[in-house]
Amino acid sequence: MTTSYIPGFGNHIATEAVPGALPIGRNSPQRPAYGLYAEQLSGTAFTAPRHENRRSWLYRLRPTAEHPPYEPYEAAVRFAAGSHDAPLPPNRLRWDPAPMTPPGTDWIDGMTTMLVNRDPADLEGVAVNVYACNRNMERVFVDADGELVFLPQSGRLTILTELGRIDIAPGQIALVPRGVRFRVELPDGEAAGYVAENHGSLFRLPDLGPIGANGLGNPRDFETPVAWFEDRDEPTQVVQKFLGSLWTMTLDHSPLDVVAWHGNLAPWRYDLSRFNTINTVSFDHPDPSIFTLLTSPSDVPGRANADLVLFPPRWMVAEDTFRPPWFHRNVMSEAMGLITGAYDAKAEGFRPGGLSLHNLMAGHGPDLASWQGASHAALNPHRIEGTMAFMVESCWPYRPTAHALAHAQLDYDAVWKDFPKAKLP
Ligand SMILES: O=C(O)Cc1cc(O)ccc1O
Ligand SMILES: [Fe+2]
Repeated sequence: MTTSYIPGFGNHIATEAVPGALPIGRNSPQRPAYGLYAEQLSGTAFTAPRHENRRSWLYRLRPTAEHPPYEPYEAAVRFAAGSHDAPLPPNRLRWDPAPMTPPGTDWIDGMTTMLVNRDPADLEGVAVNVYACNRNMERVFVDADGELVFLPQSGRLTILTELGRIDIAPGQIALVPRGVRFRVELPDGEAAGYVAENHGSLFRLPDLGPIGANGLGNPRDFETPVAWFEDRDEPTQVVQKFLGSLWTMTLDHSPLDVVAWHGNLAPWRYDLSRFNTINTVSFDHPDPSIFTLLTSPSDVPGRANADLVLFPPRWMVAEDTFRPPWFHRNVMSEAMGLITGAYDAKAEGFRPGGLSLHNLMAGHGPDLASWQGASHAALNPHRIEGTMAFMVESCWPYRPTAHALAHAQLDYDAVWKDFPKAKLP
């Protein structure tokens, strides 16, 4: 089945899967068409400034309110696992790609939470998860703790949400808003990748400042699916993440039953190859904020709760410049993943599907081999090909989960060993 998408970021959209399902001129008529139930889903406070206000109106076969109590969900022990509370060493950490999970693992049970900052109840912070799964979900998931950004690394995903169906492959990403129920299917039979969970203010396109009105992620390249629903009166398990733990209950129908909706809170997908990468054409390596696709601002101006930053294929032309990322210590904390290829600051050890953490003030930058190579490379125009790394940069230091701490590479520090000492005249 192919899906139609509507282009644009944060636009007000009106879409109906059955003609006449969407009320005209009002949100909540006394009797919506066909006996549908009107329901508002808000992504911001009712009173948020108009340009930030996000909500949608859903017209569904049954009201979401009709459900039995939730009970603890005991499986998926690595998903939503709380962070490690003991004092956290200030070490740099890196992880190999997670191994494929046992047969019969769906996306929920295949999720592993690696890094978390802030309590989801603070409505701040971000978590970085990895997933490895090999079975279509037969149940649905809903995250009350934040919006989810899917970054597939291998295997396509079909994300069937209350508001429409999204198909993505590695190289594309998708966002499902907080509170939107969905099911993940695996057209290739198995899949692995990353999911960033944003507890804070909604991801938006960054201001472009002197770049001007165009560039980086352009709004029309974000695609929102049209209304789609299933009319299925069969027991359907719902798993919910709420305040950092998992809960479940079973409905007697599929909750993916939204026949029509309108509003500006909706899932979308984006093809990373559409990113209009901007960089120096003179000298020096710009701060990586130049590569920001999406930002979730914090309450401090200019300091992101979370930035989603891309490192796409691009030309390197800087003159008399050390071209890869420089050595640095950062007040922001940096989680990085690799979708494909190699990353220009790490010669080896950072593999597609792997993850790294350079927390608040951790000294990091090029490893020895990358530093040696780039310090002596001929500075011809050079195209970095076939790569896609990303960073989830946050003003809140990350705490790895106990699982993540137990599975980090053993000697990551060694990549910065044996740099020759500078020689003074
Ligand atoms: O540490 C990293 O590799 C991420 C990063 C990339 C870059 O180009 C500049 C700074 C930075 O933190
Ligand atoms: Fe960095």
